[in-house]
Amino acid sequence: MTSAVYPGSFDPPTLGHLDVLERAAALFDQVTVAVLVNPDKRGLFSVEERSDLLREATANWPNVVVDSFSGLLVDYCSAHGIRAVVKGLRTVSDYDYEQPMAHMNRSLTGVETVFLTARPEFSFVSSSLVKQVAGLGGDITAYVWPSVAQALTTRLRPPAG
Ligand SMILES: Cc1cn(CCC(=O)O)c2ccccc12
Repeated sequence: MTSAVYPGSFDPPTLGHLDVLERAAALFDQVTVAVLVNPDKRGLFSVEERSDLLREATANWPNVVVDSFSGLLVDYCSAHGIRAVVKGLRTVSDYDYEQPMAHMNRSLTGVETVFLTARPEFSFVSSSLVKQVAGLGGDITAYVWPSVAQALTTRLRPPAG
């Protein structure tokens, strides 16, 4: 069985992430979406909230599991028998950021990184931009699924009073 891990902050997850995940799930026997636990960076949503949002969106994909991890990604891979990391690429700058980590991971334990290019319609979508637009009342329903949009509205624009 060939397993892969799709790691990220997913704060929040977007339709761009989901597109990469769906395509990865068609390539591997199992894909684990691994939400990064970063104690140094408090996100808008907790790791549990991000994980729940991802679980809801992937409930009907039998070979996708959601987990969280902290520390070295290659250690998570070794502990779970995973030999491939999946990363989505939107732009050249994504590649510039991901390339050194891909080389380091292969150098450390032989884990390979598989890059999937984002669909053009998501090439400009980032979690931070989605949060920024949502916080200013913009319509982000083209970039996230409904429960993420609802969570953003509730968290960023609570009803007055
Ligand atoms: C939202 C988003 C972020 N990135 C970069 C890194 C990450 O996956 O968080 C993407 C790559 C492909 C498709 C969408 C995305």
